[in-house]
Formats: sequence, structure tokens, C-alpha cells
Amino acid sequence: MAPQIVFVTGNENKLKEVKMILSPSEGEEEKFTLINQNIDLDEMQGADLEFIALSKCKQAVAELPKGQPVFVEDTALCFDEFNGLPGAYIKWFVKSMGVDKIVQMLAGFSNKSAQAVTTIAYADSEGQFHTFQGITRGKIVNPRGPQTFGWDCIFQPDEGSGVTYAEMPKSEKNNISQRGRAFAKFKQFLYAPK
Ligand SMILES: O=c1nc[nH]c2c1ncn2[C@H]1C[C@H](O)[C@@H](COP(=O)(O)OP(=O)(O)OP(=O)(O)O)O1
Ligand SMILES: [Mg+2]
Repeated sequence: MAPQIVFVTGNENKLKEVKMILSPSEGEEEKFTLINQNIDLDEMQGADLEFIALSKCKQAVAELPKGQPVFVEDTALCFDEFNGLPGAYIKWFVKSMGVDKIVQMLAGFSNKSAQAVTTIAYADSEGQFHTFQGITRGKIVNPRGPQTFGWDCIFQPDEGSGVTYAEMPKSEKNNISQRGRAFAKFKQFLYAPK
């Protein structure tokens, strides 16, 4: 049987996207089975996205049986005008003030450009850590599309047809998203001959 890899996340929308992105391509043999565990991990905050992902992953390792391969990811939304903020803090902004007020934070500035960043931290069966990152540039716009996943409705990637993430089919989002890019690198790593 294919070895199991645990993805620790409490976010259903992330899990759905990651399952799609990591699923074997046509004709490809399944190299691992993805298992989800919703363990509540403390999230370090700060500007170093790799440090945040690694600290999340170290906690996950401590919660699981020794030798169990596990990964986590942390996703940040960084405004150019604010030199990268809210960054990893975006989760608390979405939770506390909602997407409309996040858009209004930039009302006094003409520069609406932003980047979405997903950072994956993976601990292999030997306890070695590996990180992978994906970045997508875009801009912050008034909400358009379903408000089902975080800030999807206010982020319009530069690639694509001038629509927000929320207005795209999942397959299109995964093709150009920060998560799609980070997990494409991770998948390549997992499938590379060892
Ligand atoms: O593609 C995305 N499109 C729109 N919104 C997104 C996306 N990806 C994450 N998000 C939201 C969820 C959370 O409000 C924050 C990231 O925080 P983050 O700590 O990474 O996620 P989380 O705490 O929900 O799940 P987890 O249990 O994996 O830590 O941005
Ligand atoms: Mg989190």
C-alpha cells in the first residue's frame, strides 16, 4: 500500500484544493495516501513565512507517532503598499473585520497590488524538514463572487481573465494560485525518484 502522509489543517477549503492538486495525474501511480488531521496548532506570527510554517510543522510532528510524514501550510496575503502586511496576520483580519473593511484599508492608496503566498513545511519519515513556497501576484478589489473561502472574493490575480479567485472554477484557481504553485513543487519532490 502507498505510504500515508498526514496534512494537518482545520481548513476544509484548503483541504479540498490540496486534494485536487496532489491527486496523481492520469496514468500516474499513486505514491502516497493523503490523510487529514485537524489538530489545533498554535500559530507563531511574524514576517518570516518559512519560520511560521516550520514552527507549525514542528508542533504537528510532536503530536503524531514518530516517523509519520506530515505537512502543514500557512497562507499569507501581502499588500505592497504596506510592505507585506497583513501577511500571515490576514487570518485574523478576515475573522475580526471581514473582507469589506480589508478592501477599505487600501482606500487612501492608489497602489492596490498584493501577493498571495503559500508556504508548505514537510517533515519526512526521518524527521528532516523541507519547505516549498508558491507566490501569485494580483490586486485587491471590491468583493466579487461567492464569499465562501477567506479573501478569495477580493483577490484578483494578474494572470487569468480579470476575475477574482472566487469567480473562477477551482481547476482554474489551482492552475495559477499560490497554493497550486507551492503544491506543484511539493508534488514534484514527493514523486522524484529517491
Ligand atoms: O487560497 C485562499 N484564498 C482565500 N483565502 C485563503 C486562501 N488560503 C487561505 N486563506 C485564508 C484562510 C485564513 O483566513 C487565512 C490563512 O491562514 P492559515 O493559518 O494559513 O489558515 P487556517 O488557519 O484557516 O488553516 P490551518 O489550519 O491550515 O492553519 O487566509
Ligand atoms: Mg491556521
